[in-house]
Amino acid sequence: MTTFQFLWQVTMYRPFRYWINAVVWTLIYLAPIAPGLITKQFFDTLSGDSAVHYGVWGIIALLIGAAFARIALIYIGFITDIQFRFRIGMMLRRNLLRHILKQPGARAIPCSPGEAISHFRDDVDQTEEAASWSVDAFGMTCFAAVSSYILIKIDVQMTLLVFLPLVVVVTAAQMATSKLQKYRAASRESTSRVTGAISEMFSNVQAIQVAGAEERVIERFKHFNEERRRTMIKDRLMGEVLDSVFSNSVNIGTGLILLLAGHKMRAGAFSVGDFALFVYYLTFVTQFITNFGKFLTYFKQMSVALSRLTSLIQGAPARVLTKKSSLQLGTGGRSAEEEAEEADRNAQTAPLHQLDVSGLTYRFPDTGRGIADVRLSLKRGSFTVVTGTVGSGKTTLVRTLLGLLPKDGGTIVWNGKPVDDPSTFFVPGKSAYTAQVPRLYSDTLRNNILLGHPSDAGALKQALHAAVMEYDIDHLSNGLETVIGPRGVKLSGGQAQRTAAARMLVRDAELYVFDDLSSALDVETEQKLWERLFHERGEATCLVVSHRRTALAHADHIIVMKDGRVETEGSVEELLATSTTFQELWYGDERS
Ligand SMILES: Nc1ncnc2c1ncn2[C@@H]1O[C@H](COP(=O)(O)OP(=O)(O)OP(=O)(O)O)[C@@H](O)[C@H]1O
Repeated sequence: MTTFQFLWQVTMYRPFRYWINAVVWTLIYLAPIAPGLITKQFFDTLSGDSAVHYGVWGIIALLIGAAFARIALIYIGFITDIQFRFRIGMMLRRNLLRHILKQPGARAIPCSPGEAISHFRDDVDQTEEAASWSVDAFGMTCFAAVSSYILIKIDVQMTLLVFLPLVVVVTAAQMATSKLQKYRAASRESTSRVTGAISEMFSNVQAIQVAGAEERVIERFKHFNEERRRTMIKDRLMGEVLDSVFSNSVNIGTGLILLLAGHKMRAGAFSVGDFALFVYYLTFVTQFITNFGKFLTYFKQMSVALSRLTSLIQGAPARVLTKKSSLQLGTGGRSAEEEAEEADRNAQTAPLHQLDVSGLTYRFPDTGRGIADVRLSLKRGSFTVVTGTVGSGKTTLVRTLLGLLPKDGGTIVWNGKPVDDPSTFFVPGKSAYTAQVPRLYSDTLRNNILLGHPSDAGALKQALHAAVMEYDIDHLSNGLETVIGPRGVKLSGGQAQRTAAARMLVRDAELYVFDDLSSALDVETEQKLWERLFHERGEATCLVVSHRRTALAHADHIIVMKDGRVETEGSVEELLATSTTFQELWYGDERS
């Protein structure tokens, strides 16, 4: 999609609002034509050159009337602009978010969360800005056309002699703004390096002292400071030069008019009113050139924003960004397509009777490792453990099954119906998942477990019991209301794992998937955890990744992975009799 097509699609999101906005802003830009003509009339009346006589007070009343009309138009213009531009921002952010949330977890965004947030904020803002300024560019061009017509009719020679050099000066200065932007970007970057260095120094005071690296750190800081000084001076100097060109261009223009108009006025070919009109329009023509340049800058920035936004959607067509859909959140805001997807998913929500996976394959693009041709079958209420040596593909298997990694091949069949998009299918209601490294937030323990789930005291109590958390809650300073710090730093590794388990268990699901849930637990707690899970899971089906004997001992069925493939499967007894890999895992656990 070209930048122009993108701009068109964005503005046509709500065509009616766009055109209303365009009409109002064109009127705002055309409005100064009237006071210009009234001012001309005023001076011509004073000098007796006017054929029409409104009287001085009449003209003053007209001027005040024109000013109030413009104020009213500007007031309406801000309303129409806000109504239009914020919708564009919301539409882009909604479509981006929707697309990202539909991606498999590990591939949702191709950059750091911080960078993604800056794309959401800055790139969307820049697109919004360009769309909004397209209206101004149109209005200003209308003003330039009408005012040029009036001025040329008064005096072609004067118009060309005064405005052409001015257009050249302001256009040249406007073009130099791209240089200014380069300097500005450099100064921002150097400032962020300085602040980054300060924050690094503060957070690593001890490490710096222990390594005796004070001087080197200060040298580095001085270097960043010096770089910042240079880029800042360039930025400021360029900014001031451009400002002075823009603010003085009207004065230069007025001087030119005075120089040229003098003898024409003496000859009677140019009235005082004409002079006033030229000077009055001069301001707006200069503004027109500056603002048109601004629009071109925003347009260029939008082209960069478009390429950044498309990189964020990772190869999906750019029309994903401008797809027309309602901005409302919740069910009311869903498009027909989304409703259909939801209905299709619900049709498959019936209790899990059997889940069949065959040929499941996923290779990490950078290492080429992963899983290949995995086959498994889970029956309702079964307790299946996936085991294997380190790096054998256990985590990759469950993540690919749940759609957190995009499968390269294979089929997943839920109750006999193929699952087309596992990432949107395997969500609470159907499945719940605890990752190897639990993700916790700086909030209370209760909120970390519920994460917005409707609070049902009974279900919460049951989940806490199954996750063996009652002892911990009794011993935390504020029980469930204890704030657990950023990423849950105030909890031990085992507590964090069980908090994640409770979070999973509080949600009713047909299929529970645990990835190495008990790696940080002591033997006694682990024993309790598996026993409780095993007995309290009701009819739910469990898929557990573990190499621990306590988990393996509960399994109805065990799948042994090796080098990304299923090496063998069976019960504990069968595998102990036939599989060397399994024997090593089983007896190795005893030794550890
Ligand atoms: N993000 C990644 N990028 C590239 N390769 C990866 C990535 N994650 C895992 N792998 C590779 O894929 C293979 C399977 O890894 P996986 O994490 O599934 O193994 P695992 O059996 O769960 O190991 P562990 O018991 O240590 O959790 C390994 O060879 C690993 O090096």
